[in-house]
Amino acid sequence: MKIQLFQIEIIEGEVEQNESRIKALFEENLEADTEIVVIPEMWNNGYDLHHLAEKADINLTRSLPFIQSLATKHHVDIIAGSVSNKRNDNIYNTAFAVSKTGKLLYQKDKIHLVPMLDEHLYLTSGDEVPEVFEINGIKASQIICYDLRFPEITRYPTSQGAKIIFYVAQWTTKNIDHWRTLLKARAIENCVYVIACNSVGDVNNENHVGNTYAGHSIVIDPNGNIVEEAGNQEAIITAEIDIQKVAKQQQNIPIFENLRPDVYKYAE
Ligand SMILES: NC(=O)CCC(=O)C(=O)O
Repeated sequence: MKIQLFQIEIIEGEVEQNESRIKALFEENLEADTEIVVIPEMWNNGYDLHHLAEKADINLTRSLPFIQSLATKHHVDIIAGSVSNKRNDNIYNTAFAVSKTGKLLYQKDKIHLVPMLDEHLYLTSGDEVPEVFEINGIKASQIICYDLRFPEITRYPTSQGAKIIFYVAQWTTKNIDHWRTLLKARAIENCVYVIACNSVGDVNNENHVGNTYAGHSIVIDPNGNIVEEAGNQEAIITAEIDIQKVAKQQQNIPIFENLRPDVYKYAE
């Protein structure tokens, strides 16, 4: 199965420009037999946090039809990253996915808001764990950036049978080693495919001058091997994955048969 990741710079606060860019990538770079396309976190406004009160989408009324039109026109499933999204007077970082026929397959808000980008000062956190949904006939789930640091967030959908975990991100260069290491760990500890799409470009937040978004979008197989990886510039990754590898790896290392939730605890 062929998957493409669009690793792009998100222009902060410029929804129309970001939409035009994404639309052009589908027109010009989508390969004929690609089944799933993945785009990064917060692709509508980026981290233009000061202006999200006016600029965030409202209940996906703009972003969803935009992505649905791309999915149906190009007949491809889309892991639609995430967008700033207002609901009931709160602004969330909302991930969603759409099928080739334009059906909304999944929608969830980011749970842990990233203090290193001041996200927690402007957005409201979600309180529902990512669940499994089916995309192109495969059980999968979708997780947003900083939520990668909390292994429980990935464990729930993988313990429910997800074979691919998609991560959508605007992860920064300062912690690029964490990005690669944690993604590899999530693939290995769950014996699943990890497919992670990041952005590139400057962090235009006055408290974080000089930092950049790291790129290094990556596809990792259930044994922790890197299938494809981008550098730190705009790029399109095209990867072939063999979903049978998940069952084989889970037979070789039967993590889910050996789980002991009766023993696991947190300190109070
Ligand atoms: N957008 C994010 O959640 C960034 C997370 C990040 O860079 C990190 O180091 O964690």
